[in-house]
Amino acid sequence: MSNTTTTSTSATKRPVVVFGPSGTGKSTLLKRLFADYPATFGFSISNTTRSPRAGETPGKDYHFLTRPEFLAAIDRNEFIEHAEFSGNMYGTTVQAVKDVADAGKVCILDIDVQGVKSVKETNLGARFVFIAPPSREELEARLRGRGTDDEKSILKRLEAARGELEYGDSPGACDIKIVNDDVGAAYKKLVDFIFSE
Ligand SMILES: Nc1ncnc2c1ncn2[C@@H]1O[C@H](COP(=O)(O)OP(=O)(O)OP(=O)(O)O)[C@@H](O)[C@H]1O
Repeated sequence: MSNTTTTSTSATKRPVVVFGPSGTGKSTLLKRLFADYPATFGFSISNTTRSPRAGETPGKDYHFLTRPEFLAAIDRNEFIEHAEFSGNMYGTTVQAVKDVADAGKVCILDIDVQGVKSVKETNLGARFVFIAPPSREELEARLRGRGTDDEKSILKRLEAARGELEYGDSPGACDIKIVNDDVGAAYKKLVDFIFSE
């Protein structure tokens, strides 16, 4: 499908894209949002080439595609983002985001800068929220404090943060920049923004 021939997203269900460096607190804020408003928001269902695991339902947990199908969808420019992990391909299509709006929910996308740029080339009509850390030092402290990454991964994330912060502050990159200093205050800003239309 091309971006111009698909059904348009309802104006009241514009997707919200949340981006910012790893460790700024995107998951923390979104977890709270989904807990407080379970019926309002949704995540898109990803596509993958990996096999379904026991208990997984196609079209609910993932859209399961063969590798040739996945590659053809890439060629048709259907993906907002895609990547390969451990020999399997994963990605989010424009249609998967529209499906969330069609189900009456606001789709929340937690994606990287490459994905943000890609969403801007679609007709999804998304709004963009840049979550920034109070400082580089604090970002490093949070990545270490989280305890989920080894030293190599932390340094890689901090290196990537440089470009992500630069992009977030560039003109037109986002509709709102939220500095996640006090988490309660940041959450309130996020909720106020999301419900502001
Ligand atoms: N305002 C805050 N003050 C202090 N610590 C915070 C704040 N917000 C989040 N944290 C903590 O910082 C760490 C990183 O947060 P989180 O995992 O939500 O980041 P993320 O942006 O989702 O990262 P990734 O992109 O890697 O998924 C977590 O340990 C979280 O508890």
